[in-house]
Amino acid sequence: MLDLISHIVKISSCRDRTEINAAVVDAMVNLFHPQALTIYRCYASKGKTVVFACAGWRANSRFVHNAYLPDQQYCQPIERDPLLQRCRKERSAVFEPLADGSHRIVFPVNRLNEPIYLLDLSLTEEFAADLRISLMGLIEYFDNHIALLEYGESDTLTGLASRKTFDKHLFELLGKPAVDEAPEQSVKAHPMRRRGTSGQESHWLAVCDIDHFKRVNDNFGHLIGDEVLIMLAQVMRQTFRFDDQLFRFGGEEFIALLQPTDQTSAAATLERFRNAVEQQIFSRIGHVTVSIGFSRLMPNDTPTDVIDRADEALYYVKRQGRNQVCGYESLIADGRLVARQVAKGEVELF
Ligand SMILES: Nc1nc2c(ncn2[C@@H]2O[C@H](COP(=O)(O)OP(=O)(O)OP(=O)(O)O)[C@@H](O)[C@H]2O)c(=O)[nH]1
Repeated sequence: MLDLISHIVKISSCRDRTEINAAVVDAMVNLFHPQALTIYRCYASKGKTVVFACAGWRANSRFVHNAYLPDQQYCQPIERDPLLQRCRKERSAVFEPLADGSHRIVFPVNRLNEPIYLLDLSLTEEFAADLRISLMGLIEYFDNHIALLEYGESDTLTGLASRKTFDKHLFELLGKPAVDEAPEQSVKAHPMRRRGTSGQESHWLAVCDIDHFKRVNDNFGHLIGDEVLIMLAQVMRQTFRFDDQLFRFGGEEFIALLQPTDQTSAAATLERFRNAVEQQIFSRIGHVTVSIGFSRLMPNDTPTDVIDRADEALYYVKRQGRNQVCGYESLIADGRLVARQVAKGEVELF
């Protein structure tokens, strides 16, 4: 009991998904001695579910990956593992005996009737009743702690990540802090292939702004305006890939941080989103459009640098009549914008 409490205290001190996962792995390994353990984060989009093995224990060693950046090599479609798939369908714990006499048990952590995490344990023997109660209690605690964290990280209107979390995500993307402890131990059995590795790939940041949104508020009222924002967030979730990061940046401005790809693919993804918004019928008001400016994420960028470039491209779109996608780099290359002189000191401020 004391052990359980000290682990709960440790987990409760964590304010970051990666740290929480690491602390939960430690707790489970110390308390329940599994042969293997994996914490999967689940991403459901466009009718498909992808699981990301973000932390776990295998061959007597812990692995922890950055929980905010689902690395493709540790992701797989859920149907590749029938037990995980069954757990998703049943939304409750599922059990499977293994050939060596041990067994595997998977617990879901559900949100709005959809698993957001799966905890997969391989155990040598049946638990005594008190251990089973401790395990269930620990998983319930994990669920509640993640719910609190989500509340703090999300924009309350749209449910997208809020501006508050943006800098953290961006710094992690730029810096990729060394949280991977034993990547060779992680699940690589069926890695998802990243498409088109051309060597020209980088992350891209897009600023998306609803056109003439003030008119929506003025003509239909703020409640309808809010509905438009909620629906736009839904279109965003349906259009982008599960590992692209989406934020409501404030007001009617949204940000998409795209996983590495080339400029043509980034432009095509954003064009697909622009078109999806244009085609969407928003109840009461009909159609709205978005203007989008985007820019490549450079290694020495601060959040402000890349946002400023994407914003310049966005202002260009607004001046040109709105409802378009423009990339800062292309606008500079063909002379439609003049490159900004970035006055930076020798010392980067991060
Ligand atoms: N309903 C609602 N409106 C918001 C929210 N946040 C900001 N707004 C409104 O968004 C509008 C933004 O207006 P502007 O910045 O003038 O831009 P615009 O009308 O979209 O025009 P362009 O960007 O030039 O196409 C303002 O009317 C704000 O009040 C919100 O959370 N809910």
